[in-house]
Amino acid sequence: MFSLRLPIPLVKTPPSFSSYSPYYHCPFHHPSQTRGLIVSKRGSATAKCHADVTLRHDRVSFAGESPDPFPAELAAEMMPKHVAVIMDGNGRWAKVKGLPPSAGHQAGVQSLRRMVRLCSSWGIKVLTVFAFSTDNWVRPKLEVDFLMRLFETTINSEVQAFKREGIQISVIGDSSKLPESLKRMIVSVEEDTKHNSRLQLIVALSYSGKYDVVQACKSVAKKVKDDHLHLDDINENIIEQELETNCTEFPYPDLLIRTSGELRREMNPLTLVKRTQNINAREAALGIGEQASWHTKYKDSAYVFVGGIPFDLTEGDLLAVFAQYGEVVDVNLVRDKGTGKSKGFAFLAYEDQRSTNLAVDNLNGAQVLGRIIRVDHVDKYKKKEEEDEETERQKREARGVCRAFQRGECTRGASCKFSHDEQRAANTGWGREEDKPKWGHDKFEGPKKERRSGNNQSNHIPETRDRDSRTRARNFDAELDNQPKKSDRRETAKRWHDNNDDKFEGRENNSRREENRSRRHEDDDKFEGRENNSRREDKRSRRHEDDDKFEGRENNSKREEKRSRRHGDDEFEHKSREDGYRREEKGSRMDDYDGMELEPKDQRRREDKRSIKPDDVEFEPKSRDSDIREDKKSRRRDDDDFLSKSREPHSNREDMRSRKHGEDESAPKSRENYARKQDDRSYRNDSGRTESKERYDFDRREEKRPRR
Ligand SMILES: CC(C)=CCC/C(C)=C/CC/C(C)=C/COP(=O)(O)OP(=O)(O)O
Repeated sequence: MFSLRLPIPLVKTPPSFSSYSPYYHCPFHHPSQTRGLIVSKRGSATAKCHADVTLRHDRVSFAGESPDPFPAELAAEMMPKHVAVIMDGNGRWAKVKGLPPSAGHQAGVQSLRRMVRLCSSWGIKVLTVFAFSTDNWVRPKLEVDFLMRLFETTINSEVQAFKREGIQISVIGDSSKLPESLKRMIVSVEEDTKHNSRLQLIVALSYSGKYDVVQACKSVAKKVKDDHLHLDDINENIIEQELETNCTEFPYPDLLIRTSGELRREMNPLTLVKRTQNINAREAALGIGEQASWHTKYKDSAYVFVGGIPFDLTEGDLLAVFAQYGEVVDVNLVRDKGTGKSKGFAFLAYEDQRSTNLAVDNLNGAQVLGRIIRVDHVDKYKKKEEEDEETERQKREARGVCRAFQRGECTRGASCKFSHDEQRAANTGWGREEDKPKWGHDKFEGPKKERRSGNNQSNHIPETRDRDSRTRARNFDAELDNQPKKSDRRETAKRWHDNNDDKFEGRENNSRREENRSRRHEDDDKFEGRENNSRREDKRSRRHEDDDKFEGRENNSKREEKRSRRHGDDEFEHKSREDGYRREEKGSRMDDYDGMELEPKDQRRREDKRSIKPDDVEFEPKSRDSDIREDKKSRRRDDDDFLSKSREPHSNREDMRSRKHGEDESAPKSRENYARKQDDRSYRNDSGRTESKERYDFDRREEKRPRR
C-alpha cells in the first residue's frame, strides 16, 4: 500500500546468504550436518523433507544476543526509520544452487533473522516484511502449506526472543485465508509483544495493496452505513487511517529492498534528479565531509552521464557547459548511427576526477535550452570501441535479414542491426537460414519449430513471474539434466521420446492432430462458451494450413521480427549501461519538466504514479485472470516440481509423464473434458510438441504488451 505514496528508493542487495545456509541442515540432502535449522524426516521421504519444519534457534536468532555495531561509514542521522523488504528471489536463489524452492524459503528466514537483528541494533524503528502476497495463494498447494508452517514455526520459536529484545510483532493482510493455528498464533504473539517499542516487525501475510484499499473502503463504507461518518467527510486521511499499513507510528517506508536484487530500472529521470539533489542537500545540512560523501563511491571514475540534453546541442556545446568544472577530455554524445541525430544523452570524462563531483552537484537539474538535464556519476564507463565498417557489416549479415526490410517497412536505414542485402532478402524469409529455398515451402517447419521448441533454452525464456511459473514445467527436463547421473537420465528420456515419437512427435502426426482438432472445433461453435476457444483453434489451424495465404505468414513474420528485434536488443544492447540510460531518456522525453516547480507533495504523487507503472507491469501481468487460471492449471505440475525436483528418480517421472500422455490420447469423455485436456496438454508436453497453444498465447501477450 505504501508504494502508492512515496517514490521509494530501491536498493539492490546481493542475497546476503553467508556461510550459514539452512539448507545444509536438511538431513535429507546433507545427512552429516544437522545443526541449526532441523528438518524432521517424518512420513513419506520425499514429501515430508520440506514440509515438516522445526527451527532451532541456537545459531542466528531474530533478536540480537550480540548486537551488531553501527558501521562507521553510515551516518546515524540519515538512517531510515522504516525499512520494507519484499522477500522475493527465494526460488531463483535455490534454483541457481540446484536446490528445491523450499530451501530458498528457508534461506529467506535466515536473511530475515539477520535483518531483524541489524534493524534492532541500528535503531531502525520499523521493519516491514512482505512475506506472502495475496497472489501467492495460487502457488502449488504443497508450497503454500510449507510456507504457512514455516511462518508459524518461525514466529512461534522466536516469541521469547521478541519479548526479551523489545520487538513488537504486527501482522497485516487477509487473515481469513490463513490456517486456524497460524491465526491463533498471530493473535497471541501480537498480544504478547504489543507494548514493545524497540523495533516493530510488521509481517505482511496474504497482503496486497489492492486488498488493503478494498478493506479500507469497506471499513469506511460501514462507518457511513452505521452513521459514524458522513459521506462528505471522506477524504484521503480517512482512507489512510483505515489502511492496515497504518498500524505503526511510521507508516511510510523510507527504503524498500527486494531481496532478489531486482531493481525498478526505469525510474523517472526527474525523480533521479531530485533524489540526487536531496542527498546533496542532506549532506550539506549535516556537514558531511568529502570522505563520507556519497560521491566517494565514484572516486575511480572520471566519467559523468548527462541525460535530457536538448537534441540540437552539439559536442562543442556540451564542452562549453561542462568545462566550467574542469578540463573535459572526452565527450561522447550518443547519436543515431543512421541519421546522425543526437539521442539526447552523453558521457563526458574530466581530466581530474574531482570535477565530476562539481558537475554532478551543480549541473544536475540545471536547465539547458528549456530542458532539465540530469548529471550523474558513471560507475564503470566502458568506452565503446568504434567498429570499422567492415566488422559492422559482417555482424549485420550474421544477424540475418531484416524482416521489416523484406516488407519494405524498415525505417532504421543504415543503423538497422540486421542485413538489408536485397539479394538475401529476396531469397529468404528466415534470416540466417538462407540456404534453403523458403517462400511458400517449408516456412513453418524449420526455424519456427526450432523456435517453438521448449527445449531450446536460448530462445528467450521469458523472465517475468507469470511466464516463469508457466515455463517451470518446460525447464524441468533441462534442470534434471543438470542433476547427478545425467547421462542415465538423458538416455531414459531419449528412449522415452523415441518410443513415443510415433504418438507425439512427428510433424505429420502433429498436423494431423491439428486438423482433427480444428475439425472437431468446428462443431464446437454450436456450444456456448466454447466459441472463443474454437476461434483460437480456427486461427491456429488456419496458420498451419494456409501456407499460401500471406496473412498467416505476415503475422508470423511480424512476430518473428519483434522477437528477433528483442533478441537483437538483448544480445547487443540491453545489458549495457548505455541502454539503461537510453531507456531513461525515452522516459525523460515524455516528461513534463514543469513538474519541477510543483509543490513537493503533488510532485511526489505524480512521480509516484509514474514510477509505479513499470513495476506494475512487472508484477501484474496483462491478464491477471488468465494467469491465475494458468497457474491453477499448472498447480499439479508445480506440486511435483516443488516436492521432488531433485529427488524423485527421473525414470519414475518419465513413466508418470508417459502415463499422463497416454491418458491424453484417449478419447475425451465430453467436450468439456476435451477442452480441459487440450489446455492441460499444452503444459504437460515439455518438449514442444503442443507448444503451439502456449506459444500462441505468449505471442498474443507479447503483441499486446506496449513496446518500449
Ligand atoms: C516468519 C517469516 C515472515 C518468514 C519469512 C519466510 C519467507 C522467506 C517468505 C518468503 C516467501 C515467498 C513467497 C517468497 C517469494 O520467493 P519466490 O519463490 O517467489 O522466489 P522467486 O522470486 O525467485 O520466484
